[in-house]
Amino acid sequence: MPADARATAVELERYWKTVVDTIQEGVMIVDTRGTIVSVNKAFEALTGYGAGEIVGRPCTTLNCNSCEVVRERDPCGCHWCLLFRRGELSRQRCVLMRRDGTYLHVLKNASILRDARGEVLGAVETMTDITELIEKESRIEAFRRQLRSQEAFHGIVGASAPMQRVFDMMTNAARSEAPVLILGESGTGKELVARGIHELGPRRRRPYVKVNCAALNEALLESELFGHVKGAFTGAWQTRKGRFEAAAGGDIFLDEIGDLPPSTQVKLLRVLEEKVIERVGDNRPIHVDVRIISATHRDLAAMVRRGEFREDLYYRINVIPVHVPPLRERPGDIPLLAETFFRRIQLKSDGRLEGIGGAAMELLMRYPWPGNVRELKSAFEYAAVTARGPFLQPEDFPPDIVRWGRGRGAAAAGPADRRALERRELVEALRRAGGSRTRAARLLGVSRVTVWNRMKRYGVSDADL
Ligand SMILES: Nc1ncnc2c1ncn2[C@@H]1O[C@H](COP(=O)(O)OP(=O)(O)OP(=O)(O)O)[C@@H](O)[C@H]1O
Repeated sequence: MPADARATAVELERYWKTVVDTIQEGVMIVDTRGTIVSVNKAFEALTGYGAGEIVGRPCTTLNCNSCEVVRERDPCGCHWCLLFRRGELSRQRCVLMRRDGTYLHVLKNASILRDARGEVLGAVETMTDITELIEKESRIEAFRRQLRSQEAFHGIVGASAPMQRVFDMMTNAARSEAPVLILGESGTGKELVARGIHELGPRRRRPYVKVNCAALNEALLESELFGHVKGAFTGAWQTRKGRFEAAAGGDIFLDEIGDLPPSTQVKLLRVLEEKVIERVGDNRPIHVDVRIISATHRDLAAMVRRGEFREDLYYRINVIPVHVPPLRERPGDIPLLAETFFRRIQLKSDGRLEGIGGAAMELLMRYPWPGNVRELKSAFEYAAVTARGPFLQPEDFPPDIVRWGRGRGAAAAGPADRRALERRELVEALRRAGGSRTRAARLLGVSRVTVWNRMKRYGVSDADL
């Protein structure tokens, strides 16, 4: 280092050393040639370089990806770094290389230093470690990506293995023309599944007509399904097409088929066997080309055994059964569904709501959800009204859920047991997946990032498998 540069360095050193050694940000001072003149303790900790070895070396040693330098240095040997031309740099994100070759994400501020006469002495740079922020951002981005792609299928949110099987079944059912029967408890999403099958199939550009078989009495239901002719019954002022005719070329979704009255069961059987309908009050057969998708939350097989549902019709409608599992059998989907419903209420909250608190999420994960996804969705609609703080708390959810949490929930496994259980499940899933994080994530019904995080949290490595 030339003598005049050394003198400058000593001068600068006196001003800042004591102060900057106490702060969290890394600080580095360079002279006009870009030679590092001084660094503080935080700089040493961040970069791994001791002051003794880095002082006197060029700042390019740090390999900063955002530094802009002029290729040809000025003859005077200065102003080769664009910072000296601009005067300062504010909140620049960049990546440096540590002494051990690993990368460090920092937020950099820089400014040139002048002496009393206005002569440029050098520059000072501060750097804040933003590795954690970058990791968080990438986790959020991964979460967003997954939500957009594989975790929602035709509007059906679910990444668990049971839901992936439902999605596979839907795809297969859509390719066939055979009748589909969707079975599952109330609120599990059967209606979404039916619509998804329609959207996936070759009839997607033709009508999709939904009829709720439980909503109408026998006479009205028959007229609704098959239509009627003028004068067929009191009040039948004119001839009206039924829903089967309206669905021509498309799909008809018969919801709550377990509630179909016996006489309508016979008529539906005829539609399936002969592909014809008769309007009420008329015996002329009308050909219909409609694929039937039906659904029920009832145990149809048991109803057949009890003689409440026709066996021949049961076999006709049940060519492709699709079972939609209750929410309690796929707890891995709860955080994903909760986030989805939370975002919906958040959009309407004028920025009032920021997230789901940890205790609330824990309660949602443990609650057995007898009303399935519908109940979870309504729980968020309820919380939207009652929430007091920006983060949802257990008390913000409906009283039944809160009471359950205080009662049985409190008696359930403690946090330590849960951690042990979660670790065991993780190791087991990774073993079954042959070490693949992606497959283990599918088995557990969580995202790949969550698998990584849990591996880190529980200290699980490939050696444990
Ligand atoms: N996997 C899911 N992803 C997103 N929303 C869902 C999901 N499952 C259900 N829902 C929502 O929950 C509510 C109930 O779903 P749906 O009506 O499809 O249930 P269902 O099984 O047909 O119930 P029911 O037997 O009572 O008719 C709807 O608002 C639906 O949008």
